[in-house]
Amino acid sequence: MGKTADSRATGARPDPVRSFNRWKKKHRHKQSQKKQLRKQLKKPEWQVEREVISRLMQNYEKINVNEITRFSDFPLSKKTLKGLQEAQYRLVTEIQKQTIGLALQGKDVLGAAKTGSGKTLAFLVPVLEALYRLQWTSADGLGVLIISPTRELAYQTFEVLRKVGKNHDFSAGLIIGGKDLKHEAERINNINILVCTPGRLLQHMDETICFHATNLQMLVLDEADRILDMGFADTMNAIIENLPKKRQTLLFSATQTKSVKDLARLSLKNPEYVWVHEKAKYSTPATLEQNYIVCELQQKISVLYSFLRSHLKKKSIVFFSSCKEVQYLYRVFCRLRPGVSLLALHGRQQQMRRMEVYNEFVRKRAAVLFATDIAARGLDFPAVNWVLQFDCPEDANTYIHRAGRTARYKEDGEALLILLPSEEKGMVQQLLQKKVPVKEIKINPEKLIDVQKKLESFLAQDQDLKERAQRCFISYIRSVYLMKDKEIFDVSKLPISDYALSLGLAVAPRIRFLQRMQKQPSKELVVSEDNKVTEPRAPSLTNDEVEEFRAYFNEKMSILQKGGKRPEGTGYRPDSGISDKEEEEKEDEEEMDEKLRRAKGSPLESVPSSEESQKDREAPAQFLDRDDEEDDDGLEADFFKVKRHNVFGLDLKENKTLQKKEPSKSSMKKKVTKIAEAKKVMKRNFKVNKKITFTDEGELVQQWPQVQKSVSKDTEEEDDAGGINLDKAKERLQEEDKFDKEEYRKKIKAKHREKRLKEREARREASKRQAKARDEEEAFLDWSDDDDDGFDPSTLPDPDKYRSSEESDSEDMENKISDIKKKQTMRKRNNSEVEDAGPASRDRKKTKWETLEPLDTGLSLAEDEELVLHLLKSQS
Ligand SMILES: Nc1ncnc2c1ncn2[C@@H]1O[C@H](COP(=O)(O)OP(=O)(O)OP(=O)(O)O)[C@@H](O)[C@H]1O
Repeated sequence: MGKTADSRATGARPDPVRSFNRWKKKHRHKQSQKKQLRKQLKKPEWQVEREVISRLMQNYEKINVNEITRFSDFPLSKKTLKGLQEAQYRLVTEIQKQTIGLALQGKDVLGAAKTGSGKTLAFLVPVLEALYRLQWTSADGLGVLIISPTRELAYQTFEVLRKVGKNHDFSAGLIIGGKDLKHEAERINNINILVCTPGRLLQHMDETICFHATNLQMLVLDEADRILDMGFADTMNAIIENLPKKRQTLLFSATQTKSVKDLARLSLKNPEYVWVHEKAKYSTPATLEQNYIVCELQQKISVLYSFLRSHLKKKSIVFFSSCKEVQYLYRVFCRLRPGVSLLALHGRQQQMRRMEVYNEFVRKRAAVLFATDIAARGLDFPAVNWVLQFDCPEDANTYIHRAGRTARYKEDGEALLILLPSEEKGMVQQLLQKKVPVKEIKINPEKLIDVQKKLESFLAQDQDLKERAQRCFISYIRSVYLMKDKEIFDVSKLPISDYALSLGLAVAPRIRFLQRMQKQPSKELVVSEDNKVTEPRAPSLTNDEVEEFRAYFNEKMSILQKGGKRPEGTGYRPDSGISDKEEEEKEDEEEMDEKLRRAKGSPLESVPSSEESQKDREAPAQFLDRDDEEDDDGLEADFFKVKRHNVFGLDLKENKTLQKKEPSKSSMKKKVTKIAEAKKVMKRNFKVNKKITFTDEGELVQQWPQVQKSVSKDTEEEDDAGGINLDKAKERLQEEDKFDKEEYRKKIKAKHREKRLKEREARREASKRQAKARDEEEAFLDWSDDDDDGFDPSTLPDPDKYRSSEESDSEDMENKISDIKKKQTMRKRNNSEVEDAGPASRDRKKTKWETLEPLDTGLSLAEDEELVLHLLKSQS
C-alpha cells in the first residue's frame, strides 16, 4: 500500500516537456504514414499493377519445386489465387507442382500424369497468368487457344476456367460444333481465351471474316496425343499454319505423345518433358481396382443386365464401341427396367441432348451412362463408382482413359473389362505392358440373368427396335473387323449367329463384306477337324485388307475436306453433330462396293500408295473414331446392308417362312430422294425412254421427254460444226427470245380464251338454273291463281337485267318471258270472273284499276254490271 502511495507521490507529476515530445513524435509518424498512403493512392492502377507484375516475374526464377505445396507458394496474381481459393483449390497436385513453374517461366511443356491427377489446372493457371502479365484486354484479341478433342471436354474445361478465372477481366469463349456458326462469329473477335474443338476452330479460321490468331501467346492441347493423332491430322495441320510461330505451347495427357514427328509439327522450342508417374509402379491411379471377366459374345448382354441389377445404388459408365450399340442397348435396357436410371451419350445425338445428358449424369448420385469413346477422355464426372468396358477397347491407352473416369483425385473406383475368349490373351498382355494391373474374376453363373427371350419379344412387337438391333449387330461386327490389332480382334472367331440371337434377332442380318470374303455361299456349315459340324464363323481379314479399307476411307475423307467440306462443320469429326449427307453417301455406295470388290479381287488396283498406307498404319483410330462417334449411319451404309439371307445354313423351307414373316428389306429401305435418283441415273449414263407418236398425217411427234421448240435449230447445228460465232449466236439468241415470247403470248392467250369460255359456260348454266326456278315460280303462280285472278308483273324477271349480263342468252330469255306473259294474260282473262282473292292480290288489283279513268255509261249500277257481264261473255 505504502509503495503505492510513494509512486503516486512521484508519478503524479510527469514531466510535461517529455510527454509533449513523445506526443509530437507519434503525431509526426502518423502524418508521414498518411502522406505515403496518399501518394500511393494517387498512383494510377496500371502502375501499381505493373509494379506487382514485375515483382512476381522476378520471383519466377526463384521457384523451387520442392518447396511448393500450395498454389500460394507460386508467384501468382492475387486474382488467380482468389479464384483458386474460392473454388476450394489450395494444395497443389504433383503435376501442378511440377509444371506450373515451368509454364510461368514461358517454357513449352509436355505434361503427362495419371488420369484424374489435376492436369486441367496445371495449364489453366499459367494461361491466366500469361495474359495477366501482359495486361491483356479485349482489344488485344485472341491470346490463348485451348484445344480439346471432344465438345464435352471443351465445355468442362471452359467451366473450370470460368470458375478459377472469374476475378480476371479477360473474355473467354467456348467454340464447339453443333451451335450457330453465325452467332459464334459475331463474338469470336472479342475473345481472349478460346476453348474449342479442332474442327470448329478451323471452320472459323476459314469462314469468319476478321478472325485471326496473329496475337496468340499460348497454345494448349488437352489430351494432346489424341489431338495430334491422325484423326485430327489435317485439321490440326491447317490450324497450326494459321498460328504465329512465336508462342508458348503446352501439351497435356495421361498418355502423352512421344512422337518426335508430332512435336516437330508444333515447332516446340526446347520443350520440358514432365512425366510425373513415369517411375510409378502402375500407370493407373492407385485407388482404382481393375478386373476383367471373360465371357462369350452372346452372353455379354445378360452379363451387363446382371451387373446393373446388382449395382442399383452405384454410378457407372458403360463403354461400347459404336453409337449404334449404345442406341439399341440403351433402348432395350430402358424397356428391361433394371431399376436404376439410364442415360446415353454418343456422337449422333443433338448437341443440346449431349449437354443435357452430361449435366444430368454430373448431378445424379446413382445412374448408368451408356457411352461411346466420346466420354473416354478427360471427362470429370463426380463420384463415379464403376467403369464397365462392355466392348474391348482398341488399345491399352483407350483402356487407361476409359477406366480413368473413376477413381479421380484421391477417390476410389472400380473398373471391369469384359473380354471375349479370343481377345483375352492379346489385351491382357498389352495392359500388363502398359503397367495396368488387371486381375481376372469369374462370373457367378447362378447370378446371371438371361434376357434373350425378353429381347426377342420386344423385337417381335417393335419393328423400329428390330431395325436398331440389326444396325447394332452390323456396327459391332464392323468395329471388330476394322480394328487394327489382329492379334486381339479376329472377326472370324466371332459366333455371329449366336450374337444375333442374343440381341433378340431371330436371324442374323446379312453382312455383305463378309459374304464377299467367303465367296462360297454354300460353305455355310464348317466341318471341323474332328468331323463335327460346327457353326459358321466369320472369315478373317488380313492386316493388309483392313489397311486397304482404312486407306480408302482416309482418301475419301481427305477428298471431302479438300473440297471445302470441313470435317466438323459437315459432320466428319467426333465432336460434330449429325451430318446430313445421306444422299451423297447413298450415291457413294456403289463406288464403295466397287472399291471393296477391287480390294479383294485385284489388290494391285486398290492398294494405296505407300505413303498413305504408312499414314494409316500410324493412325488406326482415325477412321474408327470418326466413324463411331458421328457417322455410324453414313459410312456403315456404304459397306453393309441389312438383308434377310440364308447365311447360317437355314434350309430353304425355313428361310421361306422367315421371309414371309419378315417384311422385305426393300420395304424397310430409307426413302430415296429424287435428286439422289437423278444423280445415280446421270452417273450410270442411263438414257431415258422416249415416247413417240404419229399424227394423222403420219408426222412423228415426241411426247416424252418434251422437246423444246426452237426457231433456229438447224442453224445451231451448222454453227456447232465450225465453232462459236458470237454475233451469230447473239442473233440466234435474240430470235429464240422472240420466238419464246411469242410462244408464251400464245399460251397466255389460249389460257385466257379458255377461261372466258369457262365463265360463259358457267353463266349459261346459271341462267338456265334461274329459268328453271322461274318455271317453278310460274307453277306456283298458277296454283295461286286459283285464289288470285290478278297478274303481278313484278313477279316476272327483268329483261333489261338479262340483256346487260349476256346478250346472247337474252333472246331465249325474252322468248321465254313473252311466253310467260302470254300465258299470264290468258290466265288473267280466264280468271277475271273470280271475285275472291287474297289480301295481297286484292291490293295489286286495286292499284291496277286505280290507274284507269272511270267510264260514265249513263246507266244504273245494275245495268252497268249487266253490260260488263255481257261484254265478257261475248269476248270469251
Ligand atoms: N489442386 C487440387 N485440389 C483439389 N482438387 C483438385 C486439384 N486439382 C484438381 N483437382 C480435382 O481433381 C479432379 C481431376 O482433375 P482433372 O480433371 O484436371 O484431371 P486430369 O488429370 O485432367 O484427368 P484426365 O487425365 O482424365 O483428363 C477434378 O475434380 C478437379 O477438381
